[in-house]
Amino acid sequence: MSFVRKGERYFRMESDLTLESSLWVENKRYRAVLTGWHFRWTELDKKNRDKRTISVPVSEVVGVEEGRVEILPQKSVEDTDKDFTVFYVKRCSNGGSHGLLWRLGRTQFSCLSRVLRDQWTKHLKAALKTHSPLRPKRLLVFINPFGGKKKGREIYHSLVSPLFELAGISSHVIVTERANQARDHLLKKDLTGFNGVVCVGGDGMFSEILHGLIGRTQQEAGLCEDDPTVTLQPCPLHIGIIPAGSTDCVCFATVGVIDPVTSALHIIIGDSQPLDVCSVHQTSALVRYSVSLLGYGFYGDVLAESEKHRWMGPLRYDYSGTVVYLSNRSYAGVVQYLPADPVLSSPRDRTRCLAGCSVCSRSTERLFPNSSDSGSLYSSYHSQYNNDSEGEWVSVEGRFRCVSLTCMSSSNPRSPLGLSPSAHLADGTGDLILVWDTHPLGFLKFLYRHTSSQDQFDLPFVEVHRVKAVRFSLPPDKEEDSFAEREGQSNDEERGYTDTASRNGSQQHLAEKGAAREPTKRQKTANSFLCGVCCSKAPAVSVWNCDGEILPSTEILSRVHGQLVRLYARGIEDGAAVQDYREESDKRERSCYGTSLN
Ligand SMILES: Nc1ncnc2c1ncn2[C@@H]1O[C@H](COP(=O)(O)OP(=O)(O)OP(=O)(O)O)[C@@H](O)[C@H]1O
Repeated sequence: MSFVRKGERYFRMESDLTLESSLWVENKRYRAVLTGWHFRWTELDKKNRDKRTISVPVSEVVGVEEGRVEILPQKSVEDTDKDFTVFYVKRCSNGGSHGLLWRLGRTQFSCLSRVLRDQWTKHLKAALKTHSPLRPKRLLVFINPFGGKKKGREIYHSLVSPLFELAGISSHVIVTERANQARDHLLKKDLTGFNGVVCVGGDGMFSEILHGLIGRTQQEAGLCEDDPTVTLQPCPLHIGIIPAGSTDCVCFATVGVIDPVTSALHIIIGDSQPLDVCSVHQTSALVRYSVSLLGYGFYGDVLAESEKHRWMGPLRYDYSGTVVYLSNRSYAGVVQYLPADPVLSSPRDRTRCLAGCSVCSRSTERLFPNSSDSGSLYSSYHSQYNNDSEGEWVSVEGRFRCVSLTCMSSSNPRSPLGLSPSAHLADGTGDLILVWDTHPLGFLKFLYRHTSSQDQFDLPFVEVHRVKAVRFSLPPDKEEDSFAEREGQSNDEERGYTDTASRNGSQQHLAEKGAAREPTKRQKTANSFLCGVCCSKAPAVSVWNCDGEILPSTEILSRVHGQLVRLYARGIEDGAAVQDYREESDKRERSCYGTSLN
């Protein structure tokens, strides 16, 4: 079908939402084309030759409004009947680092007639519905007002909420009044009608949401989270992270930048990034879930030490890292692991898990064999472990500087490639990193390599294995020492190490008591671990750092659950790859449609 009107031509194809016409932007004439997947406008010179093209995937259009509309710094609408405004995702480089910043692009178009304007807005809105099925309509938002620099509320109301409004997303906002309020809400309250849950805060707040949503999903499915052999049900609600904490590692590792506007735009366009989650068990009870770092030895000690210096803010991690390094500790342990299939990928294959990762996509097919699209993913969920043959456990014993398990690269601004640069976000595996006892300079080299692009696994005392599960226990002779140490702790009323929720209440606690409080017994216990270079008796055991929480147990079993949750994200975008992809798809479309446009 094709129409000719006042010297301009626009047409619709039967099978697709296609529209083409001349449009004007600031008195310059453009040829605009909507092909269904892409909206593209090309500036024309006086001789009708192409000058410059801007191309936006329909899935990245944020909103289409009639009239000439501004959003920032304040919303204003000039209601003219031949104009419309398109808002879309615009990328900016992030000063040479890997991820790309997303900003709100805005172009005001003028048409020759109102009829044509209405055609454009109708077609663009219809294309949005067709090509972005996972866009949220209603979100449950939790803001931690004490996270990071205590700017969560301001960040949400000034940067995020206007964008949600523009995109037609309604949100129910809860500013938390206590630690674990968000988790409890998700476990108990009616969540009908919500497409996703947004957390405005740091990694601790994300962890609350993670625990709430996983717990709720298992409750509803009648599954027991305590049993490590149970295949857990993936969560039907997406999680969005608006970074506003002092540590925002999960956001960095899944988006590539720590930027509230970029994250808000990923939420709006309904990006969907599956994420593996490790469950951590002690004997027959679930202790916690982890998505980034489960670390014993150095990383556990740094966390224990840093808890004593919360008043220092983020500087406490540098300080504690130095103190712990100087204390020069190693710990005895027995590590058992269940290797993942080496044919699928390896932690040293030098690949990077970026947006559109083929290893993760293939894993989706493996984990959810009957699903043809992500929308129906959860309804056709199959037991991943029952389908896989478990394989043979491998056991190693010795003294370790650290034992770490991570089911993502755990990249962060300090270590842009992360703890395990080739780990994948959603392949159903984790990377087990064993750093055997070594001399202090060797260990320093290992740590330093995390801040550069040098291979931290290319050292004789380091091993890395891609695994499905890990067990850690103490050698029989150390169990007694550990028992004695823990006996000492168990008499403490403030058993910091034995209360997994302890950190959750820490900010309130700090606010109430002030920074100059007396050291707690928990801190004294930590002191006994880490009394620096002058320490006379080294402790027999360290503690586990589980995504920034100290675990109550030393002997644990951890299992990776493939793609247990989904984030509103798409993985780290590689700037060069995005440009190649854009040029390639533009070329393809031009060869399909270009001939009909003259
Ligand atoms: N209203 C509240 N009062 C006290 N604590 C809260 C409140 N809301 C959430 N929390 C808890 O605060 C902890 C830290 O929050 P968050 O991760 O947002 O900030 P953060 O500054 O990055 O924290 P940290 O530096 O401890 O990692 C979370 O574990 C969360 O459970």
